[in-house]
Amino acid sequence: MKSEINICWLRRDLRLEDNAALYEALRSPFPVLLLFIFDKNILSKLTDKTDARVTFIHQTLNTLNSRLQKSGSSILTRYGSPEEVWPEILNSYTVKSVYTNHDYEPYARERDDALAEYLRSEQIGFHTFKDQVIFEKNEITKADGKPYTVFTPYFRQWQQKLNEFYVKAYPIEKYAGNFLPLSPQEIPSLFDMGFETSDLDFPKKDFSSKLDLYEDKRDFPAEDATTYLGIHLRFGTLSIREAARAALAQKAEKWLSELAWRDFYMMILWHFPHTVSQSFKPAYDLIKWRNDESEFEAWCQGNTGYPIVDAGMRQLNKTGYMHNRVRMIVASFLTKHLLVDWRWGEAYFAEKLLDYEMASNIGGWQWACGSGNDAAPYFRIFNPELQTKKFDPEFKYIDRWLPAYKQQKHVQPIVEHAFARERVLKVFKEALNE
Ligand SMILES: Cc1cc2nc3c(=O)[nH]c(=O)nc-3n(C[C@H](O)[C@H](O)[C@H](O)COP(=O)(O)OP(=O)(O)OC[C@H]3O[C@@H](n4cnc5c(N)ncnc54)[C@H](O)[C@@H]3O)c2cc1C
Repeated sequence: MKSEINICWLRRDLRLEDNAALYEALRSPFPVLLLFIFDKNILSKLTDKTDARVTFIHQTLNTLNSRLQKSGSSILTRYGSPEEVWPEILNSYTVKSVYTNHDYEPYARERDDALAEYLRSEQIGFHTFKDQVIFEKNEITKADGKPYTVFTPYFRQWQQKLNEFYVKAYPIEKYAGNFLPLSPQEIPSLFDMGFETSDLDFPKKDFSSKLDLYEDKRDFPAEDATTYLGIHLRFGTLSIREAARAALAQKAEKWLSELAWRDFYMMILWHFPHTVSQSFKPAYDLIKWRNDESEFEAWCQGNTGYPIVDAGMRQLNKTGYMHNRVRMIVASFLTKHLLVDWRWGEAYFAEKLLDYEMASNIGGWQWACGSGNDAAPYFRIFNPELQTKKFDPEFKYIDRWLPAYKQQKHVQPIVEHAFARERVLKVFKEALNE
């Protein structure tokens, strides 16, 4: 008879420390098999075959596998759609229960609902846990139980509720003896899955030295003053509780509030999944976007003639990262100066950002164009020149990413600021009936 086991299914929690589902699985009476599925439903949509995020996941799994092999276990990795892979797994093992962490994106919710039903029909337990946020879904609500849609009062409650309990690490080490003994398992190669290794550099996980000066310097893109943790929080190579513990220990309140923005947007996506494709404020879907393809292309390539915008887009294209202040400027420029639908920009960021996170990306884009939660009012239009004077006064960031500007070899602006400002005000006013 095959021995009875539990499975812990890793998705965006790729770590062996402080992981809620893994802890609960290991504490159970059955040995635990770790599973990761390279999901064809997701991978088939990626058009860039050198997508760095796939390389990042692949490298991380190899590291986890080597660590597990040292203690006689291994990670089982499959390439396929979950609907194909799960029946195959259940054929090969006698599974008592499946453990996994909550995922709040619409596709993930559907996938997990379908799996729950399938496992139920096979009389197999399915246990899910909060892991990727400090507070999820309905933990921070208004007095009437409805979700907050504005950040400031949400954050007030988030901060009040936060205590040691919510940031405590799950002590997995205590139960590490309960991994299923398993011969070394191979991880499918990137090539087998139709991908190639990316040559992008991935940010390191060291961040504590950044927290002291974060509040003062975070808005200046030439300073190396933010933590670059996005990718690690996205794929769970760092626990959000570890990040929050560091923020509390160092009294880095501003940085902590950025982690709360992340929770906020995940909560919004959970309650308002239609915001993936529709504006949070419905009137914004009446805007008559110009959607000029050649101007969009100029924006993508960093050829708008606005140096701060073009430097940002070049940083993104080259490194998979863009500074937050510049994300706000380029998003405002695309939606307001060029009147291109926020969904176009959102999709471009989704393709390029190493730290792409559906909830925060949609939240950020809708904020910038005015259609979202707690958004800047539509008549507040970032002036790229004034933003540069304030946040890159010595043109250090621009020189780094757009050297052609200093050499006076950069293109001329594709639209004049004052003209674009009047135009967007008129178009938005008409749509919003104001
Ligand atoms: C148009 C637009 C699109 C964005 N798209 C994404 C995205 O796809 N993925 C993403 O993680 N962030 C996104 N952001 C938010 C923010 O720009 C990035 O989180 C931040 O720049 C990442 O750099 P960092 O890791 O050095 O951040 P730090 O400033 O060091 O912050 C630490 C962490 O806090 C979280 N965080 C910080 N700011 C925000 C914020 N405003 N909203 C939500 N979470 C935040 C992130 O997880 C970040 O890694 C977007 C912002 C805008 C304006």
